[in-house]
Amino acid sequence: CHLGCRCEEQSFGLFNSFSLTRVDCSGLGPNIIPVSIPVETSLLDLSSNGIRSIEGAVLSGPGYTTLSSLNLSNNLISVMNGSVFSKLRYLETLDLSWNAIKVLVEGFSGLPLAEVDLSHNLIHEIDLNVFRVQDHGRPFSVDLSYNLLKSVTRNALLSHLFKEYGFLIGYSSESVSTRPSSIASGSPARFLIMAPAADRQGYWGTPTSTLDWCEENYVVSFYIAEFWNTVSNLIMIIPPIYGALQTFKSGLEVRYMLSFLGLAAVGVGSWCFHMTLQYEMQLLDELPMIYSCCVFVYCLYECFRQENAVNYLPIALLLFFSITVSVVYLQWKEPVFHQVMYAFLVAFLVFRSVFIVTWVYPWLRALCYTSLSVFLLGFVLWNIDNIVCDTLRATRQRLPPVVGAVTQLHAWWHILTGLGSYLHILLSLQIRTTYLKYRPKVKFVCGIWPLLHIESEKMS
Ligand SMILES: CCCCCCCC/C=C\CCCCCCCC(=O)N[C@@H](CO)[C@H](O)/C=C/CCCCCCCCCCCCC
Ligand SMILES: [Ca+2]
Ligand SMILES: [Zn+2]
Repeated sequence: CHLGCRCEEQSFGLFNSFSLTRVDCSGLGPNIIPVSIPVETSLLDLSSNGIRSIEGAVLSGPGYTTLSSLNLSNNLISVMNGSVFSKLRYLETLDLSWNAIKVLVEGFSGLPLAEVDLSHNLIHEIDLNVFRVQDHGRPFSVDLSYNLLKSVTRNALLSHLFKEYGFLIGYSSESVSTRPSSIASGSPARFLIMAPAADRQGYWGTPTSTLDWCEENYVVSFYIAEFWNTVSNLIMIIPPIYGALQTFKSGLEVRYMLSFLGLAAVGVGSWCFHMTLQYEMQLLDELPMIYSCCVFVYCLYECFRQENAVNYLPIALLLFFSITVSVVYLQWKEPVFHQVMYAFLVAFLVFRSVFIVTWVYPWLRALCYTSLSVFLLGFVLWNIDNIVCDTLRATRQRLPPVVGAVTQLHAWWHILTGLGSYLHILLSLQIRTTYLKYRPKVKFVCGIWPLLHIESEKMS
């Protein structure tokens, strides 16, 4: 028996005339291969070894010709070439689950396989020839659950397999006991087990929104479609309400109270949208983003004017902009249109605030650049969430639920843009109150949360 492995011989038949060996070489590290195994080995366990690849004639030698079961699960294999199994002429069960397989090159042609477990890998595409195994008259089952097969690929794959090879399709959530009964009825059946879609059905029904973010729907709660994307809105709701009350109490201009309330309204709309994924709620999230940003633009544009003066031209222009964007967006339900319009407003705020802290109040630079960097970091995460959603979803499958929640990057976007926007209102308020000769000061509640404190005495 190979050093470190555990070999167990079992005898069968009259006078124990027939023996088969089980070889357990799991948990020994990647240098375990190539491993020599006794002749007449029936089962070889190479799981949990950190093996990165299997190449060439590693799986050959006297013991391999009789092997009927090979376990390669829990390794780090990324590319799998089916031809490495070509010497295993009696291989019936092959476990390749929990690896990092992205591509399957060549199939297992000619092998008498009955069961191949390819679940929990990173397969996004599959060559149909993989399934051309030896027709031995017994059922053949392939488990492809928890991979990255896109629904388009998945559907094409299913219909093709069904037509060409008569595969029966099962889902990994179905109980294993349902398999034999489906098989029993006809001629040799082939089985393909696919992952259930990551999204589930829930209380608010099928999503009607034009956007459905990366977070898996109805996984945490039956009543909340995207749980983490929903609760993360609290940061956009509670602190701004407090800010609005404080602005009111300090007798500051109404536009700053409207800024805080606008941010809170976005938070409430966004809560409703992510909870339901319904189109009407999406509008409740996205349109207030435009309106509240217009209020921010007005505040920053008008920050060097007389107290309580109202300038109707910018108000009219911003109203015209808001109404046009709303009307166009209601007709042309293109999310990119909304995003570009919103980005225009944010760009104005960025340039104007950088201009003010560069040329007028340089001591406010720290607050300005903190707000800007927090907001932009949120934007970076928002993009990553959209671009590598498949990988994030696959990663979450491998992590415990609460740790997985940290990878909900759209929720981080809420937290960071919520904080960035809040800091922006504080900056805007501080610019304004400094200009009006109040004595503004940013204070930290419990040493963490920033608030603007206005002293009652005005400077002379
Ligand atoms: C100096 C710092 C500027 C800070 C500007 C703050 C402006 C804040 C205005 C309103 C608050 C909104 C807070 C964001 C809420 C997000 C809610 C949400 O997730 N909504 C989505 C639906 O769930 C919605 O579909 C998402 C839209 C995302 C649009 C992304 C566009 C980002 C554009 C950023 C461009 C930066 C440009 C910088 C140029 C120098
Ligand atoms: Ca989703
Ligand atoms: Zn959102």
